[in-house]
Amino acid sequence: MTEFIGRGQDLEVLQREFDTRRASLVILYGRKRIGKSTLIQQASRSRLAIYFQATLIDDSLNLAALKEEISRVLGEDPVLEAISDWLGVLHYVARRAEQKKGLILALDEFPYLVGGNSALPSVMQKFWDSKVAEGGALKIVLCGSLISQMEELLAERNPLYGRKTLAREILPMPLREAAEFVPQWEPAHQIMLYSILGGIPYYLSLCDPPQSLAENVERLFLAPSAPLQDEPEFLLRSELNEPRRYASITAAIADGATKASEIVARVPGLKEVTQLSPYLVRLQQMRVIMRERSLDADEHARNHRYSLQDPLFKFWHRFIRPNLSALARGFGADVWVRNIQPLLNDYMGPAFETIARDHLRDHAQERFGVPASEIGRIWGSDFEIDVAGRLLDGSAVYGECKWENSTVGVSIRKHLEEAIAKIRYAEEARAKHLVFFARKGFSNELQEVANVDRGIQLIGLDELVRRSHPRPGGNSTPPL
Ligand SMILES: Nc1ncnc2c1ncn2[C@@H]1O[C@H](COP(=O)(O)OP(=O)(O)OP(=O)(O)O)[C@@H](O)[C@H]1O
Repeated sequence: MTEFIGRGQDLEVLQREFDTRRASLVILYGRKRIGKSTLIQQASRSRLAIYFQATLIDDSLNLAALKEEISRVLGEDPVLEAISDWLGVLHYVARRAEQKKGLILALDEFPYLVGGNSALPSVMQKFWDSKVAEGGALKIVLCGSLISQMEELLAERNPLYGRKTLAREILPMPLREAAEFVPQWEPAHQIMLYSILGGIPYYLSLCDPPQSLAENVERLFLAPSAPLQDEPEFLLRSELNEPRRYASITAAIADGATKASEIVARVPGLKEVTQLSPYLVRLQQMRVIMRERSLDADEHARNHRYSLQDPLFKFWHRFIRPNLSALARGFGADVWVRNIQPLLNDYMGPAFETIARDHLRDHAQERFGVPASEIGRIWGSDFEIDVAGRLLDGSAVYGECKWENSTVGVSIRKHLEEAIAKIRYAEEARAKHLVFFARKGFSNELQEVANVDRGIQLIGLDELVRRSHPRPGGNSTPPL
């Protein structure tokens, strides 16, 4: 098993909750493979914990399996064996938690349990309101990947509304944590891997660091029966009721439809934008797609555009979907050489911009001494600013990113200043920071300019993936 990586903040929040003296009802959710179970297990290490993973079987079978797990952790007990309902089991666990002076009960895939027994949220409410757990020894964690159903649990109409003591969505890992799955790789390859798999720990854990990026891509996507060859379709099928409709919508967006009207025109069976809206909302909830507005535009302007957000979906639609027939016939190696490798730098351009924006969102404090209030981009009819935003002190940030094979010179600054002159955004800002991101670093001339001008920051790849401890074995990335 891979060693546990990252998740510092999530762990801290959970452990703080487990340390409180009151009873806890934690709702933890996040898309499939995001690492919820691993996180709960890590957070409850060195504590007494019952971790139960529900499945799609009948309610009575899930309850029986939970009782078995309780017996395994707490020891066999005829009292437990005689209990045949959820409320009884919850009361039993609460009593044992008091005796043991602390116990975590984690019910993973809670929506499966509710699917088999729709009364379960009311049972939990009844249990909670009976104040049996008030002593604070019992910590209940309800966990699930069906995000819509977990959010439903928190909704006002649901019996559990207002009872939770903590609700937390588990998000994809940031680049710096993801890079730790392939610690000996050079930063460019770590960033490329992140732009292909995203921050989903399960996908990252499938990587074999001694192998090259190409070998990993071939094994994960291109070989016959490769584990991620159908992953986006699998995800849609496992989370949603109309996977075909969702798949058509993501395909339309991947193929360049950015406005709702353009998407409707490409998806069979849809006629009106209003019909499309619920699907778009759900896909945004799952962070498969995102809706963006140029920061310069009026908030109510109708110039939003949709794009794929999830890196795996982006990579799959760009390189796997068009080649599925060749892959099925065993031509994975040829697909890599002819159809993927020559286009990877082109793919990385926008992916690198996303990484730059994420970096400023997460690390503005460390760079500028003040957090960011908004980071996005600005576009007009004849220009685009890759990175733009404001910091909490009212200053403005603008940036440009270059995933090119050569160092970046002073002309990049002129180019960015020309674009800034065309916009109205943050005209009143007191200060302006310019930030440049480059794969191959910066010319001496630009470095000298940045040494003198404190309003300019140059960021190389090493800084983006910088980790707290050095890479074991130094730079020993296998060739691409
Ligand atoms: N923090 C982590 N560090 C290292 N590996 C991790 C981490 N989190 C998850 N993984 C890897 O990802 C795999 C999937 O994680 P996990 O089963 O926890 O996800 P999940 O969100 O519960 O998934 P699902 O909803 O599909 O059941 C784990 O088996 C583990 O290999």
